[in-house]
Amino acid sequence: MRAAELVDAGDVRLRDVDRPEPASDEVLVEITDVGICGSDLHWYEHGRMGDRIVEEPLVLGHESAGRIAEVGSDVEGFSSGDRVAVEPGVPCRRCEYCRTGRYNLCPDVSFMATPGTDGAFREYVAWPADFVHPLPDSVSTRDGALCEPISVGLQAVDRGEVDVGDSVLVVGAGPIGTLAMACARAAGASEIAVTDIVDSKLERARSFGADHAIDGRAGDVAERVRDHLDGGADVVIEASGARPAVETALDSVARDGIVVLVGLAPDAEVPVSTYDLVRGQIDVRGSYRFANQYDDAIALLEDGRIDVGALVDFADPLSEIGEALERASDPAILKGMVSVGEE
Ligand SMILES: NC(=O)c1ccc[n+]([C@@H]2O[C@H](COP(=O)([O-])OP(=O)(O)OC[C@H]3O[C@@H](n4cnc5c(N)ncnc54)[C@H](O)[C@@H]3O)[C@@H](O)[C@H]2O)c1
Ligand SMILES: C[C@@H](O)[C@H](N)C(=O)O
Repeated sequence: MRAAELVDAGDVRLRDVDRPEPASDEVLVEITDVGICGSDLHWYEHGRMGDRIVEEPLVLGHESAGRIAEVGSDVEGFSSGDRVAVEPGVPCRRCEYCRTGRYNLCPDVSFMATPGTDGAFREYVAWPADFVHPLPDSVSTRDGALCEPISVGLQAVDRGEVDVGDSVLVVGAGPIGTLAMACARAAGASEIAVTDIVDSKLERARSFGADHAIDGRAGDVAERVRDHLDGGADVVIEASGARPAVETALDSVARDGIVVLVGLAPDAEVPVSTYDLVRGQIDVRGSYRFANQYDDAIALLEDGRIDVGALVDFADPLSEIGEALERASDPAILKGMVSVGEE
């Protein structure tokens, strides 16, 4: 089968490799669609993430869906041809976090497209059947692949305890911020503001349903948030990882509000006034990946409550993976995808 392997920074090669055999508890998925995530671009551009370095060829891509091609001997409930979304992180299932349903925090998780665990820019993936989710007829595999970033949005909204009538500020209108916004709306948020520093992202946020799209380059964002959202946002979801954006998030929350940090910024240390946090009774929380969110993501797609297709700017074939990764690096692109098997 063909697999796109990252061999060095900026160097991804299409190679013929052995097709995997599913273990008894696995299914073999013929991959059809894979989203390109910012972390794929980071690995591609730098060949490393913090202290994790790509030393062996690594297949990128962790937002994937496809069709069942083979079923392991102990697996029940799947048949060849079933269309499925593949959840990319398989935890140990034994630790305290796994046993209490918080498997996103498992220290021994194998997560696709990180050193040691190949991702989905390849024709077939053998994957544990309990981390593979059937798609209803009305949900395409292209949309199903994007259950992954939707799940990140759902986790953020859960962490923010977004409820009916809440006002929400989303900082950063990339795919994660945009989907977090859609998930917040689905959870009942009544008024949503979004801020970004790229015009096209602000326009896309508006067309995706933001009530207020605030240009982060033009003056005091927090003040404008307070004007629009009656004194501040009940919940702020930071989805950029940029230092000034984190400051905006902390400054824009209403009293008794919750700030959810989703953006990953290894070097974004920001000064925090603990005095303001205490007096405002503010919760600041991290939100990491997702746990048990895929079923809800699929339900939102099935109900038509998230038009995830509107996020997608292009879908290139696997044979053009290098060009696809380059195209996706353009800041105006919201979501690029790779179609596997369609040449
Ligand atoms: N916590 C998690 O589990 C998790 C999962 C996926 C992604 N992430 C992280 O979430 C962040 C968002 O992911 P993405 O794929 O949407 O990234 P992205 O880079 O596509 O989007 C980030 C957006 O933030 C905007 N931005 C930059 N500086 C800003 C500022 N000062 N004010 C307002 N907006 C600003 C950018 O213009 C861009 O539109 C990244 O840091 C990513 O690493 C975290
Ligand atoms: C969760 C996933 O989308 C994220 N990019 C990560 O690697 O953690």
